[in-house]
Amino acid sequence: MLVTLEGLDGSGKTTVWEALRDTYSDAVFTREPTDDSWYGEAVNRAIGDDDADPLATLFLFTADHADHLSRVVRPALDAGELVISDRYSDSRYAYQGASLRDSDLKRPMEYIMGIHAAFTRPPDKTIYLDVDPETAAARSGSTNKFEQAAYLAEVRANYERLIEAEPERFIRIDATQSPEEVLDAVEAALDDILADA
Ligand SMILES: Nc1ncnc2c1ncn2[C@@H]1O[C@H](COP(=O)(O)OP(=O)(O)O)[C@@H](O)[C@H]1O
Ligand SMILES: Cc1cn([C@H]2C[C@H](O)[C@@H](COP(=O)(O)OP(=O)(O)O)O2)c(=O)[nH]c1=O
Repeated sequence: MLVTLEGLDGSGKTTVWEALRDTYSDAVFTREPTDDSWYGEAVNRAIGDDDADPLATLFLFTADHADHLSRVVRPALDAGELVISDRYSDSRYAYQGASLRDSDLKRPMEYIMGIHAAFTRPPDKTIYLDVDPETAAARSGSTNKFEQAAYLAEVRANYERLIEAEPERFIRIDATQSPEEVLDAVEAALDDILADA
């Protein structure tokens, strides 16, 4: 089973993901962008480059996803493991959907979903850590171009569209709560997911 964690920068995904390692020690913990491949390195260069072309950046993130799928996600799923990924394809739909808003693409989010549809493995469940853009930008320190409140407001609107389209896949958690409350809510959601599996 594939469970993904999604949300704005600063929503607390990484904090939760790290804590889950103790409670779900048998699961495979992974993330996008990857941190153990040259594809991930290329993505991180694009994140740090304010002049990086948004369409080129989409394809770098998508290349990293393809490698992540074939090298980590599919083998683990084939072996019957529970895979928990800190960010996954919805991040592309929401973030690059926003950064390509003013491009020549008519419907950027639909275009990006179309690119993925032919090869990706959709998540079984997605835990969405919901936080307002101002809190997100303040918590993340606004250190890169993706962490500005105005941009994050557009990203959040895209996540809302994704949730509206697939309400049964998403579990929304109020991420403005304390870290302990957020973790308790995520663990309760995961327990329910695994009980239903
Ligand atoms: N529920 C929370 N309340 C307040 N601060 C939080 C909470 N969760 C995480 N943080 C803090 O916010 C910052 C970003 O958290 P992080 O887990 O890295 O978020 P993300 O991976 O979603 O960007 C960190 O400094 C972290 O300690
Ligand atoms: C996976 C992914 C991340 N991103 C962005 C979100 C983050 O601003 C940045 C790095 O992701 P990440 O390291 O997960 O940042 P954080 O822990 O702060 O949430 O890359 C995309 O724009 N598209 C993507 O497909």
